[in-house]
Amino acid sequence: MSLQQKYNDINWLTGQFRDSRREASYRDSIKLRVRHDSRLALMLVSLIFAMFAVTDYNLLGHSTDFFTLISMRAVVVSSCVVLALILGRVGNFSRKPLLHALPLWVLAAGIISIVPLRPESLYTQITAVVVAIMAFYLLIPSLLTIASWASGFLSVGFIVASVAYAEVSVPTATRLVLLLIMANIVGYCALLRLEILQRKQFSLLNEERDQNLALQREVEHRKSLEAQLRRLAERDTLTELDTRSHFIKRAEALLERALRENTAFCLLMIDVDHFKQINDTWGHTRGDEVLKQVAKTIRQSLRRVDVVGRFGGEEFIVAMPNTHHKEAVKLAQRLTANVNAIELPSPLNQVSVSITVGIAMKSNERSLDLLIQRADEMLYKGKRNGRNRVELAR
Ligand SMILES: Nc1nc2c(ncn2[C@@H]2O[C@H](COP(=O)(O)OP(=O)(O)OP(=O)(O)O)[C@@H](O)[C@H]2O)c(=O)[nH]1
Repeated sequence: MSLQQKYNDINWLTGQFRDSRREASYRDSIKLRVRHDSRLALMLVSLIFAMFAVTDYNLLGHSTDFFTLISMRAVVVSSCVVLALILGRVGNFSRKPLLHALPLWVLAAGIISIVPLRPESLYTQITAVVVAIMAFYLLIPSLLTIASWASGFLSVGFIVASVAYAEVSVPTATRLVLLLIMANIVGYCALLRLEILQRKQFSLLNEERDQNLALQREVEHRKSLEAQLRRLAERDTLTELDTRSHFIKRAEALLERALRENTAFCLLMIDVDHFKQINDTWGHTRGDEVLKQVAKTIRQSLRRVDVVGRFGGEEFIVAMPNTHHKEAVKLAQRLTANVNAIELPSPLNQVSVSITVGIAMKSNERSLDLLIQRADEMLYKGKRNGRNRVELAR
């Protein structure tokens, strides 16, 4: 038996989950309904019990017996109504089983006590007892154990009272015992079946809810993986700038818009000077530190509208929408100055970092590939001309 099956296992005799935590959670789930239904059923049963006062009057008239009987009915009915009201407010089925049992015992005691008061109407009372047993099992929502104890008390009490006060013969008493045993068996089996079915339904609903939850968690996990993958595809892990492919996508959109709206557009290719030397002297890890600092300086030196990407290795690329070549040159010069001013932490503080920038503008080339090619040519022109400078394509 798997753990789940063990958890959902139901006792075939009591109709309850064998696992006490499972049973408690089931009862907790039905507490509102049980409270409401118990209150309603108790009120109804009390009303019917009270209505029998009419038959009492028909039989006994204005007699002392009638007043004794009516007083007893009033006590039973008012106790049941009070208990029904208390149940409606505080009767948590799982925590107060005794409170749920009490109205049944009061009703049973009331029914039994009619026998000594009206022994002549025993046969009508037998019918009432059978109906009451059925009501205990099927109408008043309670636990099978509570219902069966109360019905047992009613049956035994009624038989004892019948023998003691109605002077029934042995064969009649035997028939009565058999009849009440039968009523109890029918009621018990019906409620047992109901309890088991309800718990099975509860287990199925819970299983479905658990599966839905697991599915929801899986969907969320996949979504977060997707977001992670997207971030990885779009963000360069070392510099946190756009990756080359993501940059191209964004730059193409910007260029397209600039062409459509006939606005200025410039492209910058940036390369760190003598970076191989930095790597060779300080090692790759420190070289990475320098790249990170340069990338951060580039990002901070530019405007929010400019799109910056890592083109590869120690090469960066910038798309500048709405930017004329003069402005682009000014921005690039500010950039080189800011990179020159980078203060690296010890021991890299002896390294002086510089970049060379090549600029191409939309008016010369109208496709991103050609703009990149042109800016690259300007970059290598800048390298040839001594590095740490800006070259603009004319
Ligand atoms: N630390 C580090 N080094 C890198 C990375 N990508 C590329 N490089 C190194 O960058 C160096 C680029 O060297 P070169 O292309 O010869 O250029 P350079 O030394 O910068 O010389 P110029 O560009 O001519 O000024 C190579 O040594 C690459 O190994 C990286 O992600 N981290």
